[in-house]
Amino acid sequence: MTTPTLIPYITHLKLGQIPNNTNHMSRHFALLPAAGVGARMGADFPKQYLELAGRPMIWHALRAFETHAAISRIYVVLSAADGYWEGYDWSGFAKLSVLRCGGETRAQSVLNGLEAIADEVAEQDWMLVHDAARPCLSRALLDKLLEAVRDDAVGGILAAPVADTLKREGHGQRIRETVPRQGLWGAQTPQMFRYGLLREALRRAGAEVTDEASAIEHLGLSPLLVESDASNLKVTFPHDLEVAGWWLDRCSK
Ligand SMILES: Nc1ccn([C@@H]2O[C@H](COP(=O)(O)OP(=O)(O)OP(=O)(O)O)[C@@H](O)[C@H]2O)c(=O)n1
Ligand SMILES: C[C@](O)(CO)[C@H](O)COP(=O)(O)O
Repeated sequence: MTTPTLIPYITHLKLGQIPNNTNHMSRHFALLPAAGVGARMGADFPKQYLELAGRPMIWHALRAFETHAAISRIYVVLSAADGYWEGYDWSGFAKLSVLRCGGETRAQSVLNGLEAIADEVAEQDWMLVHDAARPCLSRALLDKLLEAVRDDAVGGILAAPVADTLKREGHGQRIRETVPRQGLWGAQTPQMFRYGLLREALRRAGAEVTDEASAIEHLGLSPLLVESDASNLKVTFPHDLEVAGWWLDRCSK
């Protein structure tokens, strides 16, 4: 059911109007979907628990938000069947709340998490949704997103302009066509939207959208692209883990 106050809000946004009082003391919350199984990684257990620089991979993404003063709380969405989380010491994370409401898809996990915190977050508070599989999020990139989106009426995402020439596959893994890359960006996370708008967008979009911005776009809105870089990679395939380790080592120097 659409929150009545949201319909005029969305209409305003579509007209390019920024409703007033949207930035009064809005807090910032992180939500990390971490209920995946890591099938493409091919490990014996979910990739968010693979060791990276001496810690479970998810530790690094959580740390980026725990150490940032602008973030009020961190919600991590786990599978109800996750038997790994309890095996680690999370006592160093004062802001952390665990939500065992993961869904069949990433979008469902995020929406389940948003529904679960409805009594703790206000409609106009900012949600920063970040993949647990992006362990190298730097303070500089997080600051850049927070600053760029802070007064934005819609919200925005970290993303990187596509550098490679893109090919669409045809039959037998052969090239069917080249896809023009002008104006193409690779979406990353965090993706930063106001709680009420994001929850409504995901309720309407269904479980198959692959990022939060897609759901916002389905409302007819255009999130801001905030330029990121290759350091904010998503650990998806086995070789990505070594690359992530290199970035973490480089950034720790
Ligand atoms: N049902 C799901 C699927 C994914 N995720 C989370 O969404 C993030 C990005 O998803 P992805 O990289 O695809 O992780 P997996 O789904 O685990 O990987 P795969 O698709 O290879 O199984 C990850 O932190 C993952 O844990 C989630 O919370 N719930
Ligand atoms: C959200 C995301 O990281 C943006 O690129 C991506 O869509 C996640 O996709 P996945 O297949 O769930 O990893």
